[in-house]
Amino acid sequence: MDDVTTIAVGGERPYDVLVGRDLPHHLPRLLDGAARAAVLYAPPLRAQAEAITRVISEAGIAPLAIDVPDAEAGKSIDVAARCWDQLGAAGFTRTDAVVGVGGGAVTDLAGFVAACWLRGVRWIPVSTSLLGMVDAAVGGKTGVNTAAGKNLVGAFHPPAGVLCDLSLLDTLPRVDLVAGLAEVVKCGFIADPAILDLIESRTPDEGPPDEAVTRELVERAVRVKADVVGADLREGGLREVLNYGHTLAHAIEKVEGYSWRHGHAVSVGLVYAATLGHLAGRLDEATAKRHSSVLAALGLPTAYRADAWPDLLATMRVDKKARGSKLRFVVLDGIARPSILDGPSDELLRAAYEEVAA
Ligand SMILES: NC(=O)c1ccc[n+]([C@@H]2O[C@H](COP(=O)([O-])OP(=O)(O)OC[C@H]3O[C@@H](n4cnc5c(N)ncnc54)[C@H](O)[C@@H]3O)[C@@H](O)[C@H]2O)c1
Ligand SMILES: O=C(O)C(=O)C[C@@H](O)[C@H](O)[C@H](O)COP(=O)(O)O
Ligand SMILES: [Zn+2]
Repeated sequence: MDDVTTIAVGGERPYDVLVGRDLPHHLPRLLDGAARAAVLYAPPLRAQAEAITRVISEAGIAPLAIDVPDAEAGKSIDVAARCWDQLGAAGFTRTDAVVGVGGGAVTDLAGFVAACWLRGVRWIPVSTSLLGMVDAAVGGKTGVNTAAGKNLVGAFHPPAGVLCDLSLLDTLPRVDLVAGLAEVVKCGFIADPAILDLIESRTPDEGPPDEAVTRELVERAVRVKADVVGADLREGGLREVLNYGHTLAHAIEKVEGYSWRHGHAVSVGLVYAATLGHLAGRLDEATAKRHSSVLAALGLPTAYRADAWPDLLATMRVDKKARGSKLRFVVLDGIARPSILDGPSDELLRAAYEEVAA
């Protein structure tokens, strides 16, 4: 019997997240009724995508392999348009489906392609990165970047199911595994402090967590996300907590021309948000400092260029949580007590940046 953990995501279109090893044989069930399935993948995941394509084909579903540029280069409206051209040429109908095989960038793109094709067809992320498994593949936020910033065009379009196949992590570069831990740490601070205890119980020279620890971290983080998105798919309120650390993170990514990994930017953004919460009188100093200590111990960055502040502030103004000319930040009132800081002054924002300015 498979050793698979099933985590249910509720809401108007419920689905399951499966966590385990060697999961592709679950795809035919999720694709039941489809005559065709597009498989979007980036070149580093070609072999894994070919394996998925074979499973789909053996189930009697016609696969359409579509290779897209790797990482953030794939998250563009031009790439999405090329995918739609291929779906059109292959005659994709509303019962057909899209499968995204890759990290968060490819699954964000695949979900967006599916959300817009015929105004919404079924899609399934087969997540291959730690960050994708714990975050991007779950929750139905899909989208692409624009010239003005990160994820500025997109749709809420929940998947039919999510495969978090831990065997795929065997080839994930260590730097990307560590980057994914930033989102896991985020979940620890906003909702599940046992995650922080588990990470802190390990010494830095133990290196990245082994598979058993990784699996526990994945399952805990997915449960945090599933609870939130099951209650608030469209970010009417509660879901904003998942954006902890992201206001600055997305600005760093844009200023860097998307050459920084999302997880690295989130790491700096978490330290910034913690400091902001502390300076605003919401968060105690020890908990704020715990952010930089746990992230640095994992080998994640906690600082960014001091001279970038004007560009970062300008970019943060198009953050999706902003309302009119007011910036809004997720901060903590304590561990697992996220809340909103509405309209902080430019002086406070600048003062918090001193903590991360290198
Ligand atoms: N939709 C959401 O809710 C959500 C949540 C978090 C992050 N995101 C998005 O996810 C993206 C970041 O995801 P990411 O960290 O996975 O980055 P990524 O998708 O860019 O992948 C990072 C690198 O790892 C490679 N890779 C992935 N899996 C691999 C494997 N098994 N073996 C070898 N190489 C592998 C990729 O090809 C890429 O080069 C960002 O665009 C971010 O905005 C979305
Ligand atoms: O799922 C969410 O909601 C999140 O905010 C999770 C984030 O980790 C993720 O990076 C997300 O893509 C950011 O969303 P955005 O709405 O700020 O683009
Ligand atoms: Zn994120």
